[in-house]
Order: sequence, then structure tokens, then C-alpha cells
Amino acid sequence: MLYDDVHKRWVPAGSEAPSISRVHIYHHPGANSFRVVGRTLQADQQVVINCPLVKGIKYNQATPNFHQWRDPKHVWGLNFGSLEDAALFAHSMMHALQAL
Ligand SMILES: CCOC(=O)[C@@H]1C[C@@H](CC)[C@@H]2C=C[C@H]3CCN(C(=O)[C@@H]4CC[C@H]5C=C[C@]6(CCCN6C(=O)[C@H](Cc6ccccc6Cl)NC(C)=O)C(=O)N54)[C@@H]3C(=O)N12
Repeated sequence: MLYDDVHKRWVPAGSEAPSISRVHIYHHPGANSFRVVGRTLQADQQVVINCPLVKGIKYNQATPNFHQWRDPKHVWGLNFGSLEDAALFAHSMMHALQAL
């Protein structure tokens, strides 16, 4: 999700329709870079988040299943479908941020 600062509300990233997406953290070993990429589970596989991770990002676990972080232009929020997904993603995110 993205935070709409004008209307002070969270909106689904990508197209208007809120949809479940699968979010990965891709590691590029050569450049030691990481990128969060999410695609909708529907047939269209729309990319809804494609966010490079930069050193110093603060990953905020606002609630056990809603985590968020800022990039220069956006505030991203992930509303996890399960606490397990949330914990797994947070673990990978923290690992990535430490590796940068
Ligand atoms: C239950 C009902 O939930 C809701 O209806 C909505 C829809 C829910 C998903 C479908 C989602 C779920 C969970 C809750 C949890 C709370 N929350 C909020 O948004 C809080 C409340 C007030 C609001 C104000 C600001 C806002 C928005 C923008 C960023 N930010 C900050 O505070 C940042 C955070 C941060 C800290 C450190 C590092 C990075 C970052 Cl990003 N701080 C700074 C210093 O940058 C924020 O996160 N805010 C969510 C919410 O309401 N909702």
C-alpha cells in the first residue's frame, strides 16, 4: 500500500482495485543491492511495488501484520495476510538492511 499524504489515508499500490499480492525481496549479489518487488496474484501479475532498498531505511513494524518504510517519494505499507508472512518478511528485510 502507499500512503496518500494529501488525503491522509492508505491506498492500494498499483491499480485502484485492492488485491492480494506476493512480495519478494530480490538480492543482486554483484551489486549487493536489494529490491522489494510485489506482483498481484491475479492473471495480470501487475507489478505493484518495485522499490530499491537503500542503506539506512528504517523498517517500522507498526503492528504485527502492518509494516512500513519510507523512500524519497513514497511511504510504503505492507498489510500481511498472516503473522507468519509478516514475521518472515520482516526477518528478510532486516537481514537485507543489515547487509547494505
Ligand atoms: C487499524 C486501522 O488501520 C487503518 O485504517 C489503516 C489501514 C491499514 C492497512 C490496510 C493500516 C494498518 C495499520 C495501522 C498502524 C498505524 N497506521 C497508520 O497509518 C499510522 C496512524 C497514524 C498515521 C500517521 C502517519 C503514518 C502514515 C505515513 C507514515 N506514518 C508514520 O507514522 C511513519 C511511520 C514510520 C516510522 C518509522 C519509519 C518509517 C515509517 Cl513509515 N512515521 C514517520 C515518522 O514517518 C502512519 O503510519 N500512521 C496504520 C493504519 O492506520 N492503517
